[in-house]
Amino acid sequence: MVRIAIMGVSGRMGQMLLRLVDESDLAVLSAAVERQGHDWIGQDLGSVQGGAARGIIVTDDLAQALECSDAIVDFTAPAVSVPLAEQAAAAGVAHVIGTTGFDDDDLAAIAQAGKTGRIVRAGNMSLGVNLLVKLTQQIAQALDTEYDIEIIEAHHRHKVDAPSGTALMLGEAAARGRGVLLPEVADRGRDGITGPRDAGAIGFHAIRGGDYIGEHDVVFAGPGERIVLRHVASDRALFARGAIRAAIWLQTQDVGEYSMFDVLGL
Ligand SMILES: NC(=O)C1=CN([C@@H]2O[C@H](COP(=O)(O)OP(=O)(O)OC[C@H]3O[C@@H](n4cnc5c(N)ncnc54)[C@H](O)[C@@H]3O)[C@@H](O)[C@H]2O)C=CC1
Ligand SMILES: O=C(O)C1=N[C@H](C(=O)O)C[C@H](O)C1
Repeated sequence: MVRIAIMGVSGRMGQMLLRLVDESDLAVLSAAVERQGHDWIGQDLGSVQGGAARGIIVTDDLAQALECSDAIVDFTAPAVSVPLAEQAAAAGVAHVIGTTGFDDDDLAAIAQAGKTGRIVRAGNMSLGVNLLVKLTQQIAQALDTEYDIEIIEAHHRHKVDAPSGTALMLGEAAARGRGVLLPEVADRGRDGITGPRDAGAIGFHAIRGGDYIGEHDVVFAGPGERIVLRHVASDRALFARGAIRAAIWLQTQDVGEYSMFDVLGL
């Protein structure tokens, strides 16, 4: 049994992870972590959820959580995940990072932690999205810039980062397929008199509202036809399932920063 600590246990993904770890035959919950000052700190995890006590006290003590765990699964925020990558590496605990919204410095710090620690990081942990990323690269490679690429994503009203981590993965795949660098061609959220579209641009658009879980379209708009690749997530369980699979997979890997392509063998 892989002992898994959950970061941000009261969050949307934290709660889903808890359910799936409890259902798993291969993993067991070792620690439930929340931010300092959270109402749940110091209370029994079962009791705060309105059930029977289960003997796991919600903690903000990361060192303690790492000490009793083989993996820590982390869907929180960049300011949390970046220092955690270093701490988990130092403790020899595998770190699964589902958090999105990192900047270049954050990504460099995580890559550095991956020199001594075992990390899986992915802006989307689902099989379907990772397949879509592969297809996006293939199609972008096959088409020239007569086909305009636009990425449209929709998420719930609470999401704090845009474009989504998934949209950026799709954009990077499209740029790779075209043999260009995404920062040089990305066109994020047009507004005003923008002028005609730049040839070769990769456009990003973000819808925020209600309880969308996560939807992504990649549009290749060409002369006389459009190809649209679409992924619709209708259950957060698919992200949590991927993350738990990654935590188990990391137990037999060498140090390094991996993606879900590695975990899924894509
Ligand atoms: N890679 C993927 O497949 C997916 C990634 N995400 C990403 O995961 C992140 C979290 O998303 P949600 O669960 O919707 O957010 P959320 O806001 O519901 O949950 C975040 C949780 O982290 C906790 N937290 C904050 N600071 C902490 C700290 N220092 N220590 C421990 N816990 C701390 C918060 O109190 C909260 O409970 C976002 O970046 C989102 O984009 C979400 C779904 C899938
Ligand atoms: O914040 C979310 O909810 C999600 N975030 C990830 C992203 O930024 O792509 C993955 C999924 O779409 C849900």
